Amino acid sequence: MRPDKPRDPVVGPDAGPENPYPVRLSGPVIKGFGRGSKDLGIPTANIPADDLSEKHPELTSGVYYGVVALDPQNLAHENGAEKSTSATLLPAVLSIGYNPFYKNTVRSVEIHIMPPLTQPSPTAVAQPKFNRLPDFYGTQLNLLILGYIRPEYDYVSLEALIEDIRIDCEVARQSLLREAYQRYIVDDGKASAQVTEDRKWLATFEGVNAKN
Ligand SMILES: Cc1cc2nc3c(=O)[nH]c(=O)nc-3n(C[C@H](O)[C@H](O)[C@H](O)COP(=O)(O)O)c2cc1C
Ligand SMILES: Nc1ncnc2c1ncn2[C@@H]1O[C@H](COP(=O)(O)OP(=O)(O)O)[C@@H](O)[C@H]1O
Ligand SMILES: [Mg+2]
Repeated sequence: MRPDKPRDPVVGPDAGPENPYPVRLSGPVIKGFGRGSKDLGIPTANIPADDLSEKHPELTSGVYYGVVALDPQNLAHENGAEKSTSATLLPAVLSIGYNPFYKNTVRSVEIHIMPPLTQPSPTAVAQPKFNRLPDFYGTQLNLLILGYIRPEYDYVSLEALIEDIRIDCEVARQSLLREAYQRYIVDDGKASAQVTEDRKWLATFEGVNAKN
């Protein structure tokens, strides 16, 4: 059960991600249990978790923050829009694990994509409106995990789970707003070769050239 104590507003070192982060994950967006939007009003893009324990033993179950990119070609196709050649990098908060509130028997990786950091946060208020995009099932998703937020918990109610995820969004946002983290989204001219490489990896999909 969630401990009854206040949450830290920012997590991870100010100087930037520390070993083992950043961690790269990618995969096609698959169907989950259909609860994210319906039960919680919080859509989560699920990606396969089959070989996660083997490939990433460092990713213990819990809540993390990071940056995502969606394959723009596939996305444009799904939405009937004109094909784009560059991927947009967006802040994200995610859960890896068994969702103790729902007692899942299989592990899942579920990513909630937030609005750009330049826009006001829709979750900074008590009655939040979680970010919603047009559906993008089947689209390739690249994710760079930059830090760990907390373990997964069981909750006394659905409302308590939603409120904690709202706080996760704010913690992720405040943590990503730091210079050493924003650099993974926007080139400020001060990024190391490694950060530049990670940002390039994020925006690279088969047949799509990376921006910058
Ligand atoms: C940031 C974030 C934190 C979460 N934390 C928890 C948690 O502590 N306990 C839990 O049972 N589920 C947690 N969840 C998972 C939700 O219960 C899950 O997104 C929901 O069951 C939707 O599942 P679905 O994609 O299979 O429909 C979290 C989800 C997100 C995006
Ligand atoms: N902000 C968002 N973050 C993640 N997925 C989103 C977002 N907005 C819309 N979606 C879409 O909603 C779907 C997830 O909804 P959800 O209710 O969690 O269903 P599922 O149980 O199938 O994962 C994603 O696969 C994606 O297509
Ligand atoms: Mg989901």
